[in-house]
Amino acid sequence: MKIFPAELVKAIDQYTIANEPIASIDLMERASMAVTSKVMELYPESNQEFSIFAGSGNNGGDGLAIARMLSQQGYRTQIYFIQTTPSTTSDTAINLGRIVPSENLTIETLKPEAVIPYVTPETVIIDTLFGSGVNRPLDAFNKHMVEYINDSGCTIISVDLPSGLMAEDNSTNDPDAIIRADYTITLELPKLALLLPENEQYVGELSIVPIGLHPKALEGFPSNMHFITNEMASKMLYKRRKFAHKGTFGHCYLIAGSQKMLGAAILSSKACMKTGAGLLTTHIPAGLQTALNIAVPEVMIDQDSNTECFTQYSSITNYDAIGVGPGLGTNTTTIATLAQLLTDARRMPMVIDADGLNILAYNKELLKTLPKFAILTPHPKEFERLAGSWNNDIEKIERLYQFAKEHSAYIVLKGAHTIVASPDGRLWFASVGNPGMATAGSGDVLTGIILSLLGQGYSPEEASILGVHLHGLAGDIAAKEESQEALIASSIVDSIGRAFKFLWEIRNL
Ligand SMILES: NC(=O)C1=CN([C@@H]2O[C@H](COP(=O)(O)OP(=O)(O)OC[C@H]3O[C@@H](n4cnc5c(N)ncnc54)[C@H](OP(=O)(O)O)[C@@H]3O)[C@@H](O)[C@H]2O)[C@@H](O)CC1
Ligand SMILES: Nc1ncnc2c1ncn2[C@@H]1O[C@H](COP(=O)(O)OP(=O)(O)O)[C@@H](O)[C@H]1O
Ligand SMILES: [K+]
Repeated sequence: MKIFPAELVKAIDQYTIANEPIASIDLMERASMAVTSKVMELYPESNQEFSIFAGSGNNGGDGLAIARMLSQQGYRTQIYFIQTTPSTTSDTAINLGRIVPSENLTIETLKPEAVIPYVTPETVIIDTLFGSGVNRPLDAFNKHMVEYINDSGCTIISVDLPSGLMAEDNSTNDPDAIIRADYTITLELPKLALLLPENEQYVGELSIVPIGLHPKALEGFPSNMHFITNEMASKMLYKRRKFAHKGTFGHCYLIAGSQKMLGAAILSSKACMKTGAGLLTTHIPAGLQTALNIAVPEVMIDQDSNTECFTQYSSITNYDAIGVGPGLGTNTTTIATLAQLLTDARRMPMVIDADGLNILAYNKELLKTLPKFAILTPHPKEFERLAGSWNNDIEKIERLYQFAKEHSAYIVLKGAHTIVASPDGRLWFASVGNPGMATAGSGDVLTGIILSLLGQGYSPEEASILGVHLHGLAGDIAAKEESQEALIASSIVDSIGRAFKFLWEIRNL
């Protein structure tokens, strides 16, 4: 699924109207029906009351149609139609004409000088003041309206976008002139701004509802930004051949753990095996082998001569992929050994995480020796150490593009909606995962998953995208079973199998 700028969303909308073909008013009706279904899923009890704030653009047209549909389903619905812009769009005017006031449905038009009516906190507000047509901070009256809605104490559902939020760059926006929604129900396509951490306060819980935009337009219109879907990830899966043997699925080499952080090596190793690697050798400091072997009996062990940290390694020629970093420490001998490894492994698939990244950040000359298409998996703080700070999320994305290009590397910037950046300027945003995964060791699990995929012959691009998706899916399955609170990194490992099964079911549909 691609992420398009607002102008292209409009063009796709027009293409659908011309080529399905469908009248634009009918497309609006279909979109409104999809949103209404989602709202009814959130509020199945028909004694819930709704107040719909509708602007005079097409987002407001959606709002009027949604109001009509909710009232027909038995919900008491009050419309406040805001007339600030001189012209009401034609589809919005048609929907205005379709409003027949009844016991369940009332409408009041508000002009700029109007006093905004009181809405009781039990009412759910549906925000359709503005959608993707906003290209500047809202004017004074609309800002006043937004502040009133934000202060109402009501649950707020925004349609398409929280009103006032621009679809991409909000660095010059007025933060007080944007709706702070509890839920955002967006139409068919995720918009960039909805996926950025700095907009969390406005977007709330995001859902995407299909409205039947034309598949040819969705496929044909260009974009370098993508949203990773189950379908996309499931298509990437390699089928295991009948006559395969363990050598077929790669021999991975994981360099992880130190005296104080053996757990990182255990979690990465387990995740690597559970993701399907044929063989895994894990390099750990001397003296820790029993603990590792008890935790993961499937793993082979390569011991360092040092009991504290990573100071040497055996020949790497037998391995298909290398993972380095989780729990490694940043001892000076470790730095020198990693520098040597990078030079030795120039042509090998590699994933670098955690202290591996910190070592690169504090010894930037090492970045020049990264193996081509190495995968780096920083969390935002680690990425900041590597690439410098940013003032807003749009700048952060710019930094990501540049860094991936400059170092011919895949960067997996972790967080909610983890972003994978490729060296040729494409980005993929994660669609799965949950805050329960913000727990110690969860990144180590991702490293193990990506290493395993690299070892099995997945390209760095596939390993990054599929790895992020499997990790997020496993986290969601674990959270559903045990709650987000009780989810620990081991729960993610335990759910990798079910994540695979889920993707195979989709693939075989
Ligand atoms: N894409 C799809 O597939 C489908 C999309 N649909 C829906 O259409 C929505 C987009 O509709 P839209 O283009 O009419 O834009 P919307 O945001 O409602 O209003 C724009 C109006 O606001 C005005 N305005 C702008 N900024 C302002 C400001 N700062 N302060 C004050 N005014 C400002 C602007 O004025 P102008 O900039 O022209 O001066 C214009 O008059 C989309 O989000 C979705 O809900 C569905 O119905 C069907 C399928
Ligand atoms: N709020 C969140 N929503 C979704 N995923 C999250 C969230 N917070 C963290 N994660 C995921 O959990 C992992 C955390 O990795 P990291 O910060 O390296 O943890 P650690 O160093 O403890 O292993 C990443 O894959 C990240 O995407
Ligand atoms: K809106």
